[in-house]
Amino acid sequence: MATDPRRSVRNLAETIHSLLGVKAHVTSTWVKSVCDIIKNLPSEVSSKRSTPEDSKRGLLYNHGVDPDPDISKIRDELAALTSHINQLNIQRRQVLNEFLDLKGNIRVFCRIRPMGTMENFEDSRLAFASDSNKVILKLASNKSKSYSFDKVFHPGSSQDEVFSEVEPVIKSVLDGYNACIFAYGQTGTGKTFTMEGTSDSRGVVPRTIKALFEQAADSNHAFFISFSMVEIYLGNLKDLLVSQPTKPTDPMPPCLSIRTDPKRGIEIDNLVSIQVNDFNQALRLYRLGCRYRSTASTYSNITSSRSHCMIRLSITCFDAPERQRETTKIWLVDLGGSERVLKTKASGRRLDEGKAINMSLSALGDVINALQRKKRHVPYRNSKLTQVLKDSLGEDSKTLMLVHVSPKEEDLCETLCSLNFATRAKSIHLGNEDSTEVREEKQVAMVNLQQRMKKIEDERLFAIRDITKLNEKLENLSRTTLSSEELQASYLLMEEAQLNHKVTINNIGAAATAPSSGIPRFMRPTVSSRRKTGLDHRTSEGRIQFNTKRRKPPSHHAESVNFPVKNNSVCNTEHSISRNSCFEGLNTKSIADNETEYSQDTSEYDVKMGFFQEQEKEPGTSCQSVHPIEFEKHGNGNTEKLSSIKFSKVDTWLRLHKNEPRINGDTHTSKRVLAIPLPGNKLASEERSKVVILRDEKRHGLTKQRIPRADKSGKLLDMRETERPISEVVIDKPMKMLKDLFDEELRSDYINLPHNPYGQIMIQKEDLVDGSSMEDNEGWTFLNHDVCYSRINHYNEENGVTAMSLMQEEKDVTQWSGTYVLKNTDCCEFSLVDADSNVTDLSGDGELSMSELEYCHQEVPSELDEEDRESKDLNAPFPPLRKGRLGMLQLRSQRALFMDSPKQNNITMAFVLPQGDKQNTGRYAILKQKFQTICASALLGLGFYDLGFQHDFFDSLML
Ligand SMILES: Nc1ncnc2c1ncn2[C@@H]1O[C@H](COP(=O)(O)OP(=O)(O)OP(=O)(O)O)[C@@H](O)[C@H]1O
Repeated sequence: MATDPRRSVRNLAETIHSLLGVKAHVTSTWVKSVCDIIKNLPSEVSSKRSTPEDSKRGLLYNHGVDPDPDISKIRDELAALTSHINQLNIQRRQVLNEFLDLKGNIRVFCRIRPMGTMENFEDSRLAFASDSNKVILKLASNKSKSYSFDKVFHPGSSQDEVFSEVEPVIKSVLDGYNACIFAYGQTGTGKTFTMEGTSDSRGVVPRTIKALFEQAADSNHAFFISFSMVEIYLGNLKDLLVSQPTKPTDPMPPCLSIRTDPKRGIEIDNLVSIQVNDFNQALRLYRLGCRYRSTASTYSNITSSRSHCMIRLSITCFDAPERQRETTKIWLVDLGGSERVLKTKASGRRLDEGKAINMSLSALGDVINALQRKKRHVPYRNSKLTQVLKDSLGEDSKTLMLVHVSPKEEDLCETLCSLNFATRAKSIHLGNEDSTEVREEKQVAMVNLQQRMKKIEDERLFAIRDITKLNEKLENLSRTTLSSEELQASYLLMEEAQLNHKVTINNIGAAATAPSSGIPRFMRPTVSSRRKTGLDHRTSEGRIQFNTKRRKPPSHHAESVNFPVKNNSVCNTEHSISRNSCFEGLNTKSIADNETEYSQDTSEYDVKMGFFQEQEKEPGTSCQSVHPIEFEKHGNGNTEKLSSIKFSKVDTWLRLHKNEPRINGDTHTSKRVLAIPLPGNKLASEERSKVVILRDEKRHGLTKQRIPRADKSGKLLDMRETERPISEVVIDKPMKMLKDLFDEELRSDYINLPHNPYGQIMIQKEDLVDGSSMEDNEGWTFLNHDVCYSRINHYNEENGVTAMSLMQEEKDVTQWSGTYVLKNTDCCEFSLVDADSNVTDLSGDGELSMSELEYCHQEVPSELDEEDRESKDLNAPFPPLRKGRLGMLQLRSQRALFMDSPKQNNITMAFVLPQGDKQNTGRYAILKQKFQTICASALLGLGFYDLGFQHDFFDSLML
């Protein structure tokens, strides 16, 4: 702060202006700086005022007393006007809410779809809008039915017109009400068009987000907006901001469950909710979510939504005690289209989807019906849709239903159903049970409220005009009487008067009692900033005291949950549906009808990283400069920077997936295919033969870990004490593992270096016979990852070590077997036991140090990449292997073989151990396809079919 009083005052306006510019980022600093300025101001001014020059000019300033009575009077008037405007703002809000309440908690609009270019216009005589409130439905040549709604949009209505009706609800959300806007109607009638729109004409969702930001910016409160997107597909909640599995190895996203939070109302556990600082950020998330929506081509619509898509915007404001709630939300819902199965000719999955949509729409109808009849029990719990919308459909919220109808005659039945449904919903607020008198009274009351609103608006305009005039007057007076420094001070007062015209009466009251009430209103710290800076721990009436520790800076606030699952009670029938049950239905379906577009082939990692990078790259899109998107968990309110959260959350995510029930999916490029639930312990009783013992060694920590060893008969020889639990290692480098997992499909068979083993499966095999192995020219042996095993015995050790024995039949009916213990480790050591030998430790004592691994790495010929291998003559004999050296290979198809392992993600590596020249004459002689055929046959022979694998699993192996 300036120490020289003259300079301080001279620069005051400039300083404050610049401070205002950065207010959003450095609120506490801003408050402190402004307080300092103000603290110094009176003494500076008074010291200046007491100068002899001032006395000569007759300017007798005595602690805030204006030298000119006119100026003093004007200032008083300005203060009174400012206060008046604040009161008018409050009144306007109250009247608007009363009006909306009278209009109804649910307002219903009807939109008639225009005829498509390919459609026969002869059919378009069915529904038409007679005026802005009525739809006439032609039932027969001389019979018609009329329905009235709050507004009817004819086929030529623009997206602008539709949105103009939606906009008032946004104001209510900022005022502290929950809201829900949903598009309802028959399939193919334009719900998605209305909600999503096109690039040329944006729909309700992008417009609402934009308006929300604009109105929040106009307000003098700080709002924090977070974005979430879910869909209800086949009765299950899916987070659309989390990618869906596209590979068998991808972790399945958890089923989301719904709970009731006493403070926040209905909450979805573990829903990704991302704070957005501007419209562009939210739009990018919205687009991302749209990519993951379940859509499919149907008889009625080539891009039919097969789910209910729900966007949630949560708005939090800490410094507006007059708001009903600290956090409000608005749901924007594109409901799945109601459809008649006979007409849509749906079968298979399409049929299931249609049924699920119809069922939840029916549940929605029941809820609306119960609300209409004011029943004591409203059956919210009958569907996920109504559970989620529970606190946005009731009395204390604003709901808009946009019912969509087709203009076609052939859709008469569906149109009638839709219009009847909408009329039923509309009657909640119009109150069919009300007598005509009551309705008339309501109409009168609404007209009165509209008049009052107009009056308030007029008064506000007058007051603002008066303030402008007074300011001009003050300016003129000041010019004649005040020095330039004083002029600046008076300008500031004017600004204050203008700025304050939106301040609420509650704030005024609070400010009057505040210690800094002598300072201009806009310079005072907000409730939120006081809390953050620890200046204020008081609570407003009836409000919960804020814990400054719990609070994070406003610009970093996000109100919801990050993606990891807190508890895995996915089988809770009341609140959630288990993953098994989620996909049970799917598993029984033929793959032929599996055409639903679930997601693009983008991993969660890719999506999140891509998005954040995009965020960082894009300049100037955020009104609050660069704010990394952050996540917060509900409840504890912990806020962490994205950089740290991102990793820790993915860590948790992986860990949780390891613990979840095993569901595996198969993938066909961009389409998700059937998920295959696997029985848990079916393989656990498999015969244990020889065991390769793995040792775990943390890559960086180099903590040596003792591992179990086994004898020939497969009995564990040694269960030496481990230095740390094996499970610790499993999650040691999750991000890397995840990344490699996603990258895995992109890579094919190449040597993986020991220092980079995450997410790769490497197997040590004792005997590699022709056709099942390949060697590099350094004598390393690599197992072709797509090689097939005629038999796999797979079982798990209690301590998390996964053991597996592999057997393969060859041309000469030679059978070999080897047993491996696979462990989820960053870096493994192992020894091998085979049928004919004792335990063979790689480094003599069964342990392998990191240095050895590094050494091995150096020995691995780097030029042996995929291309090299492809260019090799596959039939050429490989040079002999060097004994005792390590090689690695990456498994891809084999991963599928381990799908029944509860630690399938744990199977990360093993090493290929060359076993002498005799056995090291292997070559890559058998074609891939042959191996795959053998593999599939072998699996069939093993009875994997009985374990829950279906045809599609085997089909995928054959691909
Ligand atoms: N008002 C409109 N103006 C122009 N085209 C429209 C309009 N309404 C719908 N359409 C077009 O009609 C087709 C079907 O619309 P849309 O996919 O939005 O239907 P829907 O009700 O969402 O269907 P579903 O329930 O099957 O998802 C789209 O091609 C869309 O562009």
